Amino acid sequence: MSELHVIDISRSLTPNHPNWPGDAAFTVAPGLRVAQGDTVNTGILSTSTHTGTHVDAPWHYDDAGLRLHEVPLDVWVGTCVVLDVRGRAVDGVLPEGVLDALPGTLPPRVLLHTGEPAHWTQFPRDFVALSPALVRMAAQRGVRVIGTDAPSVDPLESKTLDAHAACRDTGIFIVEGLNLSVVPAGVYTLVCLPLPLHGADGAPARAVLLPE
Ligand SMILES: N[C@@H](CC(=O)c1ccccc1NC=O)C(=O)O
Ligand SMILES: [Zn+2]
Ligand SMILES: [Zn+2]
Repeated sequence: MSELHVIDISRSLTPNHPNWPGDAAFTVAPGLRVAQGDTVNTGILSTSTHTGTHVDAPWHYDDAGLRLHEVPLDVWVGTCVVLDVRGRAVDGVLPEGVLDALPGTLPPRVLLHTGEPAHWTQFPRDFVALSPALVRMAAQRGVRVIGTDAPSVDPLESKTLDAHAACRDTGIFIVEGLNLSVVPAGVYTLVCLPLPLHGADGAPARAVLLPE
């Protein structure tokens, strides 16, 4: 249909999509139903702002940080590189050395393929996180957005959220829960548009890649 090749890197939000432990469940409950005499079918959506493929607004991890509507949309749209970092974690955390595979100045957006599957049937507690050193190195080399196929840039049990804090300190924005399982490493245009939730700490997003 489109003259563009559009690669979907969003997670399908199926019924029972697993959520962060203790977070709100994802549901789309039936609203109106034609089969029950209503004029249309509708759904009633209930979700955490951090379900599936989503962006973090800085306010998620910094009370002085920007709310979602205050983040310019062009942050989430533009040139990116997908980097295959499968098997590169040390004690569950990616070191800054994973960026050595890329030359010099980096594109403004880097998406890290840690090896999460396309679909989660249960929450992936043992996902690969980012080291603060990796975040700082990325920022030094020109990165403005870091994306990951894991549900967070920090480990599940972290209380200090060091990678989120490094993003706060360096002005890097975060995309989490991508589906990079079918994407070859390389350079693309990222289009990752969060739901326009005014005042929010983050929002589910539809993320796609357009080949260069
Ligand atoms: N860091 C994760 C989410 C997160 O930390 C979280 C999400 C929902 C409920 C509790 C959470 N963290 C609690 O320590 C994220 O940014 O999406
Ligand atoms: Zn999040
Ligand atoms: Zn986060």
